[in-house]
Amino acid sequence: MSTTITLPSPAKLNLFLHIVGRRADGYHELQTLFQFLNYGDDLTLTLTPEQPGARLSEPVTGVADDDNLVIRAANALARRAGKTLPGVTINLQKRLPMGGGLGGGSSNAATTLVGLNHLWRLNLSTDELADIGLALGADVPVFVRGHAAFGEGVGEQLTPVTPPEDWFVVLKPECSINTGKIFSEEGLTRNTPRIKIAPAFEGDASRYRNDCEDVVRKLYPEVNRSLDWLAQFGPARLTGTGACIFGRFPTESAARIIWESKPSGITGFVAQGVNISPLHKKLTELN
Ligand SMILES: C[C@@](CO)(OP(=O)(O)O)[C@H](O)COP(=O)(O)OP(=O)(O)OC[C@H]1O[C@@H](n2ccc(N)nc2=O)[C@H](O)[C@@H]1O
Ligand SMILES: Nc1ncnc2c1ncn2[C@@H]1O[C@H](COP(=O)(O)OP(=O)(O)O)[C@@H](O)[C@H]1O
Repeated sequence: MSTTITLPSPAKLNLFLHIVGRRADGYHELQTLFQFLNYGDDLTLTLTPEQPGARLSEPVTGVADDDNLVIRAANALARRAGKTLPGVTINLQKRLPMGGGLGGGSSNAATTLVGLNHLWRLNLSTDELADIGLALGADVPVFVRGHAAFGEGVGEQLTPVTPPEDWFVVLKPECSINTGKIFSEEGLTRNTPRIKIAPAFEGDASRYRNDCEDVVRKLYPEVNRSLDWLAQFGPARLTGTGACIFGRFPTESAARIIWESKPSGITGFVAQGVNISPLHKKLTELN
């Protein structure tokens, strides 16, 4: 078996995000629809039998290596394996904006868990990897499992679903949003009625909301303006707690026309929503 592997670490969108309650520990109970994008970061994992431990080949600006979810995931997996393992050097090619609601850090953690399970030949089950991932962040399990899903609880109770694989214009307004701040806002909607999955995805997900959107629009004028601009062309919504927003289009060319006309100075990308994670597609090709 090769001792080096390059794997995708895709973004996710929350096609909708409903807040349906609050747990005793203060965490919010969600109902959300996760879909992956065919766009994201790449991780190259290289085994280094002569040098034990996990390290990054280059640091990520603004994140100490020991706090990086890639290193935390590798260390958590090694602890669970409970045996001496070859070291690993991880090169992270970052494309996703950090703290944008696209789940980049969580996806990086999941790709590390799945990739190292393969390279270290640990044979841990998907359930075990998702369990290790949940301790690192609520969004890690969906990336480990690799199928678009209706998420409940804090997003870890997952039911696979197959929403349409539409195209998206994703924009990153020039602000960064702290998830904890949004969840602690007094004006946040926390009592959206629970929906059932079976009928929910037969129809158009555009009738569902992101319950963080009103609060984020009020606090961040840049997001408010970008949402108003994108909404001229079709349904536009916030992903996670922002700051990224997305507009949905039936074809790539329709999405690209809007992308080309975006206001100057705003960054982002065009990508397709996919129900099987690019990570899992790549692993299937390798096996
Ligand atoms: C909102 C979502 C939706 O996919 O995505 P992002 O916007 O982060 O991508 C996730 O549930 C984000 O989950 P996770 O990544 O674990 O959240 P963290 O940043 O660790 O949460 C920061 C803080 O927000 C609050 N928090 C978070 C999640 C939740 N369901 N209820 C909460 O009340 C908690 O106070 C927590 O300490
Ligand atoms: N490998 C990583 N990539 C991105 N962020 C990371 C990483 N490791 C740790 N973090 C931290 O996690 C936070 C959340 O990042 P990210 O998952 O990209 O955003 P979000 O949860 O909003 O989708 C970042 O602000 C950063 O401090």
